[in-house]
Amino acid sequence: MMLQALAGPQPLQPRTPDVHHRFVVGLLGSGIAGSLTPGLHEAEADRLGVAYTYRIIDLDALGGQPGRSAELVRSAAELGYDGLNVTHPSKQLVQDGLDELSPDARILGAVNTITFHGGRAVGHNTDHTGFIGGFRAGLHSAPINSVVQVGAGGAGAAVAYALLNAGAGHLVIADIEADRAESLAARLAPHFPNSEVVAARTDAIAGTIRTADGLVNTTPIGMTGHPGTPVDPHLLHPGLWVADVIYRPLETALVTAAREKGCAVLDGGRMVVGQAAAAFELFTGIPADPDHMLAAFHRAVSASHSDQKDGSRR
Ligand SMILES: NC(=O)C1=CN([C@@H]2O[C@H](COP(=O)(O)OP(=O)(O)OC[C@H]3O[C@@H](n4cnc5c(N)ncnc54)[C@H](O)[C@@H]3O)[C@@H](O)[C@H]2O)C=CC1
Ligand SMILES: O=C1C[C@@](O)(C(=O)O)C[C@@H](O)[C@@H]1O
Repeated sequence: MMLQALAGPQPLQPRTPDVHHRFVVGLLGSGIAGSLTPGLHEAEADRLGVAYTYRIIDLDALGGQPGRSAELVRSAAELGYDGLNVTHPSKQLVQDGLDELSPDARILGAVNTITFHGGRAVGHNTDHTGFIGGFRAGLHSAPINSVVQVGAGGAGAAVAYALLNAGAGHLVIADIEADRAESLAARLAPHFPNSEVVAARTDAIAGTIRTADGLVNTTPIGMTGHPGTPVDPHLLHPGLWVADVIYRPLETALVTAAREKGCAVLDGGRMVVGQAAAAFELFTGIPADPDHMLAAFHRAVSASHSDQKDGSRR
């Protein structure tokens, strides 16, 4: 399918609210059974008095074929869904099922939100707005003249785009798969001529971290099942802010090490809330309140900790 780009910079283009409509949306991806995003959307809809159902479309339960992603997008449109969120491994693959791409989703090469308004499937990316909104709320006016980012996958593309869009002067991207860092830097650099975007080997960033304003982790290292830190904690210093996009758990080993060093720290909670709030508005046309959603997120995290404790006692 030939994709059209939406004209101009991507505003969040909400639909006209319709109070009588029951919204049906879903999350397409793999390993999403425990995602907190459905609950975040439904809690915000309840608060706003909006009829809203958020379903999981789990590729694992459907035979684990990522290649079906675009077909599932078209099926959701036919079945009357209002929209979809999309996650790993489908953020690139869904693009074959779309009619249009927002300019930012096209540049960063990943779609995490699809709207089906007016018979057209349009791909957006709210991960980057979620990250930068959370960054500004959580780290306030932290400087971004020089930033080191580890990880150049789906989340990495969104974070790098967000930082450059916000005016990062010098962004170093490192990935254990060097070609990923190189292709992300090459993809983004032409769109930000006033910034320097470079790929570096993971074993060659120590010196840059020592003088950088900030460090972002967009690798899975530190999430449940992937223990450890993506960089040596000895490289952290009090003049560095540290952001981790991982939110399962919120307190990663990197976040803990950074706190101990006296760094300003941002965990992955605000990004996941920010992407959800922006997607909710795209789906419904009704603004979501990120502060209420953040409170709902923390309630859900606490509840899941209690469930785990109860489960371990049984
Ligand atoms: N807070 C939020 O809203 C979001 C958080 N995430 C989290 O971000 C993490 C990454 O997710 P995705 O980008 O979708 O995964 P991905 O698989 O697309 O990308 C991960 C990248 O990290 C690289 N990598 C792995 N180990 C590394 C290491 N030791 N050093 C350097 N690079 C390494 C991989 O080669 C890959 O390029 C996950 O933990 C996910 O849960 C993802 C999306 C949104
Ligand atoms: O990648 C992510 C995380 C997510 O999949 C979740 O499960 O919370 C929700 C997606 O919208 C987002 O882009």
